[in-house]
Amino acid sequence: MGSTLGSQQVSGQNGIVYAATTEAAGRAAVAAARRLVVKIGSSSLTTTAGGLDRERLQALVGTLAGHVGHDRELVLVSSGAIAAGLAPLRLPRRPTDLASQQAAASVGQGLLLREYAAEFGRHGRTVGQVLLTVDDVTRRVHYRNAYRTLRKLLDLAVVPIVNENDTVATDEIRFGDNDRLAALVAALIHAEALVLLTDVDGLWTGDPAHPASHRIDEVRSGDPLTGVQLGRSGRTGVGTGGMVTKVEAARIATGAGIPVLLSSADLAGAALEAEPVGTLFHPHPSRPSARLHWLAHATTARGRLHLDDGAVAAVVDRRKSLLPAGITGVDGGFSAGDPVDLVDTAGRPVARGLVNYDAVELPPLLGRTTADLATALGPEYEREVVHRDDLVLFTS
Ligand SMILES: Nc1ncnc2c1ncn2[C@@H]1O[C@H](COP(=O)(O)OP(=O)(O)O)[C@@H](O)[C@H]1O
Ligand SMILES: N[C@@H](CCC(=O)OP(=O)(O)O)C(=O)O
Repeated sequence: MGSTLGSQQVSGQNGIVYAATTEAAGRAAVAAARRLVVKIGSSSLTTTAGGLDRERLQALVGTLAGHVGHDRELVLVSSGAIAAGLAPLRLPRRPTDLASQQAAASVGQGLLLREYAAEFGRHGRTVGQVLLTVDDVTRRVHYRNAYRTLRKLLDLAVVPIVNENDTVATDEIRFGDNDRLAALVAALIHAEALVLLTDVDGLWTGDPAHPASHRIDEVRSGDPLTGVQLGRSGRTGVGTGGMVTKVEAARIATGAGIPVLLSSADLAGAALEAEPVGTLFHPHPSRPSARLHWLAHATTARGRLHLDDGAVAAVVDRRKSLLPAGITGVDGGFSAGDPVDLVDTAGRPVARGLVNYDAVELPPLLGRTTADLATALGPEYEREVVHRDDLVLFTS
């Protein structure tokens, strides 16, 4: 392949070719993306007095509407439902209990959508509301469903406005912030870029209010960000997660080969014109398959398999399938096909995989060779507990 946008081509582990870009080329790739996910945080949609900031929402939609058209698809992941519900419910600040947050989101989400529908409508665009739960992007059947819905909306030239379905999410199963959700949606729809918009222009070396801090222009994949202080939410008090969840989202998206630009909502236009604003996160040069990316980042383990040292070496060093002989214990109530974590003798997760047995089937099989099991129980017991193709390693 020839070089594009000043990029240098490199070959990934799976033989897939990726572009290792310069910063300028990476920014140009974001600006040229034909399928784009933009995420806007609550902090950028709220007035200092609380409540929805219509002017900022209008400015954002004006910018985005100018960047969506026949050659570009846009999915907007928008937070702000809880913040928008505060004023109508006369709540002075974001509540901390789940039930009140859900009530605020229930009131605010409708108001938020009404604004988006009106504003995008003024620019001749139709919007569709898509409320997702963790399960919708983590369980494979739901995941296909979510993909189909988003794909159909994009085919119909609709701008999907995505948010977490806060009213049904529980504390245990909840994203809370929308950063990770945006990254998973970007991977789900095979976006060519993810733009995270917040109330500060990019990732800084520390609290942006501190005079010694400065903006980081670009982050290469695998960069440990040593010395960077990732703080929690900003001054508005309505955001969730702060920089921690944004950097995590950037890692998820770049791990799927998607470049990420983190900037402020006020600079959305500049960011989409490849101007040197915000922080560019370069995509990982050797991304796993979409399926393994999903397994690593979008699943919640439904149980744990405890491995002896030999099994850890076989799975991690020699990339072998996991057999019953190397398993010493089982936790959880999973079913065949569920994601489970493979843990070493110290209990540290070393890999995640899709298990081929129900949890209740495994105890009598542990420590036994597949040949022994096939003779004693029948040929169907010769199968691996986790096949190597269904395994993704956690790098330490
Ligand atoms: N290293 C850092 N670089 C930039 N911003 C940071 C950093 N550490 C903490 N922050 C804070 O993170 C805030 C953005 O996160 P958050 O409030 O959750 O926004 P959003 O509502 O857009 O998701 C910023 O206002 C900033 O004060
Ligand atoms: N789903 C929630 C998102 C909560 C939130 O604060 O997210 P964010 O501002 O992206 O950190 C809402 O719409 O209020």
